[in-house]
Amino acid sequence: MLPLLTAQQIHEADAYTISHEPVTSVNLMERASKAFVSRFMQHFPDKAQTISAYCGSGNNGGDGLAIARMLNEHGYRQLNVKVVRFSDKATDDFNTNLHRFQHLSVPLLEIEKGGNFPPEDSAIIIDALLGSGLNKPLSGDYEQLVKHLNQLEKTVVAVDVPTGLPTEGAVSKEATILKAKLVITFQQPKINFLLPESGPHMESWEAVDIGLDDTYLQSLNSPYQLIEKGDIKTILKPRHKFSNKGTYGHALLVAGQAKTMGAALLCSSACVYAGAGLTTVCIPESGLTALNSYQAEVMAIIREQDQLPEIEWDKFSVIGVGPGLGKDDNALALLKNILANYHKPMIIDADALNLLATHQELLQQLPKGSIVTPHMKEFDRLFGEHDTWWNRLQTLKQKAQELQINIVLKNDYTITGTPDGKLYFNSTSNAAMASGGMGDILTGIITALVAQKYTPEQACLAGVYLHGKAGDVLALPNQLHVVLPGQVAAKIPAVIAQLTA
Ligand SMILES: NC(=O)C1=CN([C@@H]2O[C@H](COP(=O)(O)OP(=O)(O)OC[C@H]3O[C@@H](n4cnc5c(N)ncnc54)[C@H](OP(=O)(O)O)[C@@H]3O)[C@@H](O)[C@H]2O)[C@@H](O)CC1
Ligand SMILES: Nc1ncnc2c1ncn2[C@@H]1O[C@H](COP(=O)(O)OP(=O)(O)O)[C@@H](O)[C@H]1O
Ligand SMILES: [K+]
Repeated sequence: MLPLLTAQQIHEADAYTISHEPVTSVNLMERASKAFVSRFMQHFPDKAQTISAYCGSGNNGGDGLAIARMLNEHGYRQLNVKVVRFSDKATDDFNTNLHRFQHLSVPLLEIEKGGNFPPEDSAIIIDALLGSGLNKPLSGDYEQLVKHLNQLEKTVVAVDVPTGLPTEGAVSKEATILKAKLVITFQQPKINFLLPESGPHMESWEAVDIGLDDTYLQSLNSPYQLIEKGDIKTILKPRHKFSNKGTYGHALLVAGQAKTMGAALLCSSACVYAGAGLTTVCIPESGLTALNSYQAEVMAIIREQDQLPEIEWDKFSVIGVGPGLGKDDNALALLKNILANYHKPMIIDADALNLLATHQELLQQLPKGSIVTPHMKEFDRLFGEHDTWWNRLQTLKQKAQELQINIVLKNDYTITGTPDGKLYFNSTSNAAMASGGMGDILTGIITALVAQKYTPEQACLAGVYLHGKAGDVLALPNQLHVVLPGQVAAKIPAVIAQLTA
């Protein structure tokens, strides 16, 4: 798990590493710049490319100068540096790097306050104006320069953070931010890189290790964590030789209506592929033929219009409710019936979430440890409108604690909020998965994992990871634009096999 730190914490981690490793501040900058350069050279190996490095007079600018010096040493010859003197202050490490630069034959130009901007002929811009030290929105000269650079539409590679993007906290829609094609960031992605508002300002990011003290990073006990492959490998359990279907639980899914039966088929099918010992789905009779031909392994409980089905509650290790269920009075009566009779953690998705949104009192009846899986709109219907993702994140944290449930906020980097106030960002999945029914698959997977006695928290983290990984394995090698939910479900066993090998 990679702790995601705020700018202030990163600053403290820098200081701790400097005094405890020990390493001088300027040598830590040297290390960071070296890590940047090595990644930059993988992306831009052509040494004849024209490059301009724009440097502020803080430590981000210090990095920019060190990076330009190193690229020159590596034989990049079409290189120039523009030092921006919009502030009267300069950090010591910036000054040291400026001094180290001065004997080089690389052109260096200073841009003064209120001055005109020089013409820009380079194809690549290295953005080392401002980094994690940003403490207010850009204005004045900085804003003018960034607007000017943005309209040039060059290939911008940002050092650590795109200039003007706050590392955490709300991102204003009006903010001026230097648009990066690639951000090579130090040690860890910044929290805002994982939220949709960064989308218009950066195409991709890559984190490079600069050797900050790991024990110290972990000791900060950040509420924000990035889930990595190793975490999921630790969670997943092997299957035992003398096990049988009873070992892996009996999942019940309550889903589907005449016109949205596909959702019931998809989630119950995913539940089978994700390894539930037995899967039963509660559907209207109109879906039975489709169920039996789509996924023969799934059993059915038929529910009649206006009549609650007979359910032997004790038979089921877990219940998942909602995909394609509808929001009518029958669906509401069914949900209330489940909440009144079933007292183990359950999974609530889709229409059942919308019913909870309109009948908020039911939220309090969710058994502790239950899992809700809203996408952004469902989340806001449940917990109120949010105008920024940062605010939504804070509500997510607060509601998961208050209701003692797990909230899986589906997104590119899906975020799971847990009852202990942690927020786990997922690192798999891709845009080819933006296709109707994909959420139903996730519900089936998480339900299957709870059936197999994973804790609700483990089921969320592993379920979201496996779901996204299956989508990645299917889409990324051939750059597919779309993968279908059913394909994702069928890929789950292979993905689990890879992780448990
Ligand atoms: N040893 C280390 O610590 C390491 C650090 N590293 C590098 O340091 C970077 C952070 O450097 P930094 O803290 O010097 O801040 P930086 O982003 O250069 O900004 C400079 C100053 O600008 C100002 N300012 C803020 N907002 C503003 C605005 N809107 N408009 C105008 N001015 C504004 C503000 O000063 P103020 O004006 O508030 O006094 C701020 O202090 C980090 O991203 C990484 O690249 C790596 O080398 C690894 C080792
Ligand atoms: N652009 C994207 N990048 C990564 N994952 C995505 C993207 N779009 C959708 N997904 C994933 O696909 C699923 C969609 O869920 P949801 O919106 O509930 O779909 P549906 O309601 O159609 O079943 C979520 O798990 C989400 O994380
Ligand atoms: K920058």
